[in-house]
Amino acid sequence: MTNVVLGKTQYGKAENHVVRVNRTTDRHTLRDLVVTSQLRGDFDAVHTHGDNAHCVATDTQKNTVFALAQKHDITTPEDYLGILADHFTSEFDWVSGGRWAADEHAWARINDHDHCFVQNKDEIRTAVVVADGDQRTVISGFKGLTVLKSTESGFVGYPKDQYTTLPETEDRVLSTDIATRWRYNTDDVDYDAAYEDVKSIILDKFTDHYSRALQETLYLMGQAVIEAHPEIDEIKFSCPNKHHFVYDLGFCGESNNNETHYAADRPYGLIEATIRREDAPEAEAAWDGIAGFC
Ligand SMILES: O=c1[nH]c(=O)c2[nH]c(=O)[nH]c2[nH]1
Repeated sequence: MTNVVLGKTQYGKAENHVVRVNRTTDRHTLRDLVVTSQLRGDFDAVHTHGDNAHCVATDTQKNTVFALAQKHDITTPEDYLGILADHFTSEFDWVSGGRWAADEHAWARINDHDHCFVQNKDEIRTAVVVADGDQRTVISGFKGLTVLKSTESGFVGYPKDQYTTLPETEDRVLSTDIATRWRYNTDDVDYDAAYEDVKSIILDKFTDHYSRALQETLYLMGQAVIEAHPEIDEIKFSCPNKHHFVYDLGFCGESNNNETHYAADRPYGLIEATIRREDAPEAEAAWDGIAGFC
């Protein structure tokens, strides 16, 4: 038989959909999270000998996700994931760490109602807590925040070769679905407040300059976030360039001054960038398993 060795492993229950209503007063609040729990540690024998003595069942992990939501409430996704991390690493000696992740769907009050809500489809908030021994890394973010500017964007000066057909333009539509994740350098954070502020900095920055490339705009957004938030060391973006092609209406004699566009859904440019505070330590391991970012 060929000799093999077991490499990295992690396992758990993916996408537990938890909706925690806080009914402390008649004015209810709620947090709606899809939570994935994955454990790391000494699980070799489970894989190599079918010995499940250390194998905390994924079903138990699922139950724990709901039980700790009930017991501690969900104040913020990040704090709640931290509670899960602390629980699993302290309850089982052989669990040395893990990865707890959540996608949060926001709900807004209908007409300021006390207990009726409408789901906000703007963006999905994301959170990840990675535990490695006593060390905790918190990475927050969002995805699916679609933005567009109808002018103040262009793309010129790129190399031309025998395959280049793209005309230069100094006035185009720029649109993207922003997906971003940022890494904190501390866990002493008001996560909800930081989230709202980072989102508003990113949106403000999108508006405040002439964009010479989506790459430049991502860099400026990242720089602005890191400048305003000393507790954030690193931010990543993964953003499609949602092309809007000015439709050639010459066939029917209509002029088209950047007014009518064909919004192509594919292919799309895919622009990814990492912006890090100078001199901040890299933390590549914390990003392991976060798909879709460079
Ligand atoms: O902002 C852009 N960046 C690019 O890299 C690129 N490439 C392209 O064809 N259009 C654009 N736009």
